[in-house]
Amino acid sequence: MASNSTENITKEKQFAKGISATEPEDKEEKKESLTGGPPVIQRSGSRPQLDLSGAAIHGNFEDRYPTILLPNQSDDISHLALDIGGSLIKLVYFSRHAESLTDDYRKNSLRKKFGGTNGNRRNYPILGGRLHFVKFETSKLNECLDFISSKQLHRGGVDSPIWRGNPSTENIVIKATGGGAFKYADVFRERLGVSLEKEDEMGSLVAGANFLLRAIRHEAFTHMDGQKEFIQIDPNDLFPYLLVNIGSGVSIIKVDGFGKFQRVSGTNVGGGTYWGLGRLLTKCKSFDELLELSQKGDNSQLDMLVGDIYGGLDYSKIGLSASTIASSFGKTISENKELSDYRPEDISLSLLRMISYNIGQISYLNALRYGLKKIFFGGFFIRGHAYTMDTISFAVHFWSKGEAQAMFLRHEGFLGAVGVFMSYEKHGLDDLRAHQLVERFPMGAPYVGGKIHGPPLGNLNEKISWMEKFVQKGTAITAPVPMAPPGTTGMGGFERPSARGNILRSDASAALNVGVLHLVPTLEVFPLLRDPKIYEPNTIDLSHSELEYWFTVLSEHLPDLVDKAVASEGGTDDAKRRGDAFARAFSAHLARLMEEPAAYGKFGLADLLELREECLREFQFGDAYITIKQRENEASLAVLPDLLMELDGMNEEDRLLALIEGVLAANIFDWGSRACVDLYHKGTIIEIYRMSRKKMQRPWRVDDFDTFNKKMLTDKRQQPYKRALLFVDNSGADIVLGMLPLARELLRRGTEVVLVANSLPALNDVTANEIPGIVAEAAKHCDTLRRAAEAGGLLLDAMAGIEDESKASTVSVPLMVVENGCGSPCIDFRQVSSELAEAAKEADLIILEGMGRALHTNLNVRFKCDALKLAMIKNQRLAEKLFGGNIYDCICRFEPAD
Ligand SMILES: CC(C)(COP(=O)(O)O)[C@@H](O)C(=O)NCCC(=O)O
Ligand SMILES: [Mn+2]
Repeated sequence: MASNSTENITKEKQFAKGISATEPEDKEEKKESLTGGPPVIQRSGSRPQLDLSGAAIHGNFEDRYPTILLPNQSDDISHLALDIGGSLIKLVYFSRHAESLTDDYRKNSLRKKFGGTNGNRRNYPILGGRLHFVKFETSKLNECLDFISSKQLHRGGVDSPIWRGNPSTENIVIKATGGGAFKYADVFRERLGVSLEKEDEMGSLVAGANFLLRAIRHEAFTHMDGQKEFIQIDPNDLFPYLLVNIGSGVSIIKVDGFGKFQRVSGTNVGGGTYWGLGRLLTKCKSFDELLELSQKGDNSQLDMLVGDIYGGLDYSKIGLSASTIASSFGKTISENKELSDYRPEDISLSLLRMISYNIGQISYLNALRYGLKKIFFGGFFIRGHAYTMDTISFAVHFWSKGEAQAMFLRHEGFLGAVGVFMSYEKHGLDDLRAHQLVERFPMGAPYVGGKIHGPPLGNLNEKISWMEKFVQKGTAITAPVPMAPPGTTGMGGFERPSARGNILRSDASAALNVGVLHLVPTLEVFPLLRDPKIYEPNTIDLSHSELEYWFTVLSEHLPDLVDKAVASEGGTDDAKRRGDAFARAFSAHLARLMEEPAAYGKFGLADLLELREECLREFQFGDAYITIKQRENEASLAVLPDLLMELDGMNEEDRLLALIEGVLAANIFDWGSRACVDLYHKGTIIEIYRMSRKKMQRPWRVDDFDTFNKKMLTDKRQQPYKRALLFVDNSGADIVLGMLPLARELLRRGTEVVLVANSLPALNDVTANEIPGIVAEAAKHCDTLRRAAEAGGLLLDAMAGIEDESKASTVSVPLMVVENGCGSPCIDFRQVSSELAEAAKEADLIILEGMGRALHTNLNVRFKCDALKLAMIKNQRLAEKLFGGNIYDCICRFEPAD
């Protein structure tokens, strides 16, 4: 049903009335602004901050989750939540980043075509923003207050219209948990003029864990023998689980659902015990110092091991290896030594192991008692510390005989703060799903684990200056995080020596980064994935040698990329400065990943390639390859008429083969491949295209052309496919001489064609915004394309008024363009745009083109409909690894739906 039908308008009104009648406390008071401007909305504390007045259902009223328009909602939904602990203050805040609401002709036409639901969702105002995680040392409370104040987080953020119009902080309430919420309430009132509303600590921890485990795909990981492995938790099969929070003491909580939990046990031997005894025995000044000492420790100096009892042998009958601790500190009774005879490092490690084992064992016993298999550990004691996690894991694994699993959380330090954040009513974020969240790691994102150094970086200029300072001091940036200013505490401990035997690396380097969570409400899981639950986009695992290879490839490519990026912005001094900062930032990311491959969660090649694009965007490079793209489009469009004529002279079967060959040959134009870029110096675009075509020799490395051809020719009276989604790749010859002619063939055979292209630039990939212009040019030489593009609403009315008779007489199947929701050379089908998801519903053929989309990702992925994967392999190593082949081999893989 169309959204503007009379019936809907009536329903919209009823709906709006319903809301204001049932939720009187939601009403916001409108007051005159103090500056004499328009009325501003006065929020009162933590009360719901959405302005629901005038709310109306938009789109299809029968939808289960219809779009709700809130016309009076300003864009200031910003919440700040705090967890003020004894040593750290954790801060979670939400900043709204509205999508640009510019509507273009292409989008409007799509909306008409697909019934108006997809484009409207972008008006949904609740989501769309970023969730930031920041932490401060509690001893530096002032830095935290300055940060809140500089960003005006307590007033909805610096950009909030509320703050701009209303300097008063009266009645503002910020939610907080942790002891500091009581201890520092007066300081917050004096400094920021706000009151702290206390939230229950345990309830917050559980709410935080529930949210993170359901909304973040790889939040949980196991840690055994120094190896992290991310675990995909099924959000529908999360409960029940055991949450073990190790603070000063230990709470063991059985979680049965949202808001349903019970503290079933605990132990008084926890983080406080380690710190207290450790301080007495080693004279350490801080918890972190004590932990750091343990890195260099050898617990066998104090602990009695199984081997000590059995003369160096294992007690294999009961599964105890010689190195298992039989009695913590047990060795000290038989030795005639004083405390001062033991190294503080060894004492610290023995203590850490004793307490961790004990907690692991008690946790397992509780899991056994309640029949639970999943045990998540959190709390300040863990801090991403490798020995702690390994010891706990060992205990759980050992006592449960491998039945139960100890898991840790990437956002472990933020559980409480996230929980507090979730307690703000009606921000609409509680129901977020993993596909709507994208984690990014910009410079300046906070760091979990280890110490906190340096100020959180605000704008781009601050960021660049900070990096330039490092460079002046000759210090390499090894982590994409603001660390200590040069000359003080160094790079956050990354250069500390590795732990013994290199099995467990230093605490700080092994700890994980936490990025900024981008909430993108319009993203959806691609509906044609055959098995979305087990979908894994990356074809190759970035194991250590693989990571090293890609590290080298991307590092070597960097200078050239910087040149292109700077030139794309006119080569100004500002562009050069940004280019330099980009290079340093991306190198820092690479270095960080080499140091700790799990630093950013489960990270594949697709993520690495996307990180490079994101990093360019972070330093405000809109499209580094824009000039190259335009040049190649023009050159290819110039020869398109000849190609089309040549194709038209062929019979149907030869033509289809020539078209597929053409797609594969034109895929050679890839500015991300070093080998290809070297080729471009050897000839013009058209010369290289011709050379590439000439070299096409069948059978290709994977050659399913005959099966595809058969399917296309099966029944000439019937069109084989109703709608094809063509995932296009590069600009220039690839789209113009490869994919467009193939699209034209499908259109001729009566198949609707949807060209699916990137939402944002990545390398020389064509974007959805660029395609209508290219199609308009191509359509000047081709009637089929012109009529189809008109039918699909791609061309402005009748090619700017050129009337022609054929237009009225023949109705064409449409040619449409949708954006895929990505800004990467690869595609992750767990997160695509809603317009693509909508277009996919009636599609019965998918064509994935290019190395990024069809080889690096999705090579082994099966779809619900027929799929054709086409690519030229432009990397020798990949050709060998995947197909035992060679560079420039071609892949034509056809996978029928059944
Ligand atoms: C980034 C790419 C996947 C893009 O390839 P495309 O999808 O355009 O075919 C590819 O250029 C690539 O893997 N390049 C790096 C490897 C190399 O330089 O050989
Ligand atoms: Mn590409």
